[in-house]
Amino acid sequence: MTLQICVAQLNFVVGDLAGNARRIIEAAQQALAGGAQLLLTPELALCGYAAEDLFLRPAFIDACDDALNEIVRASEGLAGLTLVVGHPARLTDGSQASRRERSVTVPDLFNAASVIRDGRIVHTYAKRELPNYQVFDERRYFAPGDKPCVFELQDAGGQTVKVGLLICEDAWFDRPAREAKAAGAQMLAVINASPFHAGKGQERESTMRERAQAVGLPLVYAHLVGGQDEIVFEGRSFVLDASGQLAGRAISFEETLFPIRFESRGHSWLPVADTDRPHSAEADLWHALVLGVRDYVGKNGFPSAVLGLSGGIDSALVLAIAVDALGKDRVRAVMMPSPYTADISWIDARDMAARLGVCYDEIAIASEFEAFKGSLAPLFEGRAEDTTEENLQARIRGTLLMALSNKFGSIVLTTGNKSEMATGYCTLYGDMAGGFAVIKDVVKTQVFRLARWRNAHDPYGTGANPIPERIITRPPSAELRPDQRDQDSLPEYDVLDAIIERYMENDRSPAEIVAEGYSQADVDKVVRLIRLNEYKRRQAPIGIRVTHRSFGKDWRYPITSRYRA
Ligand SMILES: Nc1ncnc2c1ncn2[C@@H]1O[C@H](COP(=O)(O)OP(=O)(O)OC[C@H]2O[C@@H]([n+]3cccc(C(=O)O)c3)[C@H](O)[C@@H]2O)[C@@H](O)[C@H]1O
Ligand SMILES: Nc1ncnc2c1ncn2[C@@H]1O[C@H](COP(=O)(O)OP(=O)(O)OP(=O)(O)O)[C@@H](O)[C@H]1O
Ligand SMILES: NC(=O)CC[C@H](N)C(=O)O
Repeated sequence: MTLQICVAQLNFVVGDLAGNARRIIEAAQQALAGGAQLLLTPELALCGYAAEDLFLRPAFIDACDDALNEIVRASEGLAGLTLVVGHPARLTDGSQASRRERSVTVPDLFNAASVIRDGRIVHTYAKRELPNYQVFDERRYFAPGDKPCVFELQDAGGQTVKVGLLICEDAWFDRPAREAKAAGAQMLAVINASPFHAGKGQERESTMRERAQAVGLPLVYAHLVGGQDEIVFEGRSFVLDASGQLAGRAISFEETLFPIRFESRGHSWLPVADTDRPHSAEADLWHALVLGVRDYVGKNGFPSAVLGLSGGIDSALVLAIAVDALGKDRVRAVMMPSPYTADISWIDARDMAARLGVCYDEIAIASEFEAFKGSLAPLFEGRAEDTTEENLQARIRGTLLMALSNKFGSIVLTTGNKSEMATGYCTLYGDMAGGFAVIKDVVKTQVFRLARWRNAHDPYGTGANPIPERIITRPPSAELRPDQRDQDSLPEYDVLDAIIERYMENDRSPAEIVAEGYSQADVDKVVRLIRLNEYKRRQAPIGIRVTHRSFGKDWRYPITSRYRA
């Protein structure tokens, strides 16, 4: 006896209710044609994850209900197939009073999944464990469910199978799986929206292994793929057998309908599926950045992207990511030399643009720089040049890039890395001006590693070795004054990044970091810069989260604060 399950590892779009419903119906038709008895869609597939405060709008929930009804109607023509669809569901206790009359902080929704077949909803399960840490805010919108959900299916030979349904965070806790087993489940189906960060894939698989082992049941992990604002979902759905061993894994960072066959062994079920090998850490990171750019640009309707190409490593890396994400014909690079731009910066910028075949322009900014200084000269009389003039150059470039954005509809990709975002080594309304900050969660030492990795690999066939070697080997400089080096004002990048990782990502205290061997002076300087530059980060564009703590939704510090440690 065999049971066939199909995981719809698809890239849903937040708020595209009709489009998402259509994709679920198409996936169901394909799954049925392929012999499946069960189609699993990811968490909140119908409305997309994360719909955030759209969940507070009654009309949005009405529209979700309408889209769900479309799927229910379509299931009449899908005899033999059961669908599990993630969607928001209103509480059924009649407490649908207007939010204006009640406190808006009382959630009146469930994060739910409905089991649908033959034109009706057979069960609706409400997620029991609601994550409220890192990027998650589920308790703002949802009330927790309190019951397990076990539904029955017939396999190809008519044998009954009992499936315990869980939603993402449920499976990171013990109780929901145990109660599903106690209610008769013979396997667990977990539908998910679990954002990518470095190392998350392994963490997820090992947590699910513990879960499967704890209850002695096979577990299907059905996952989302795609970028949504700052978050990327990596796909990589999988299935474990009852001993927690991996029995199959879907491709990462791509859509797929992932088929899993379960063979009956008495009362238990043995999963069989193809297994895709996981990528290296650098490859994962690269794919996450590419998907993040592709989906942000694509889902927000930009025809193309533009960026300032300086001959330095950050803009070089962003250009390579953008070309992998969008193709060379949708990316434009602009070199904007100032009086401090070294010859090698021009040469390397031209070289890189030619290697990738992107549209490349040069706009000298010396005359604008002189004009600004001339206008300010009477007011600045008697004052020495300082960062004011450095920032003017960055702001002229920002203005030119935004003009190109306005004229051609291209989004400006900013190029600041996490080390710069941490320390404020960037200019407001200058190099921070733009729509999407591609590498804002990638520290500088990782920028170098990624550049080397990309030169050695060509994952999207856009050309090997796109970054001229000298861009990687020359000392980083903002080129905003003569002979400037980043290390004139910042500690060496390996020290800087280590302190950022400890203080910002892992909440270590300055004393603990010093105890690990970092100098008091370096730690004090970096911590002070991180604290002082909160105001800049609040004005920065969003960018792709690739660590377990980025300067985004999972970093909410006060700007006005007297706390110093
Ligand atoms: N708490 C607060 N709340 C709101 N606004 C606050 C503020 N504190 C200062 N400000 C404002 O911010 C201004 C200072 O910020 P901003 O104008 O950006 O300038 P600032 O941070 O003073 O200078 C930019 C620094 O970034 C370096 N840089 C620039 C460009 C590129 C790169 C690179 O290598 O990538 C490096 C540059 O060498 C310089 O050290 C102040 O004049 C004030 O108006
Ligand atoms: N000459 C230039 N032409 C075009 N864009 C520039 C130029 N100089 C700076 N920029 C833009 O401003 C960003 C900030 O770069 P800056 O040179 O100040 O230091 P950086 O952070 O080391 O970046 P990079 O490594 O790309 O040079 C660059 O990444 C680039 O997008
Ligand atoms: N959507 C969720 O419930 C996700 C929570 C979970 N721990 C994860 O990131 O995998």
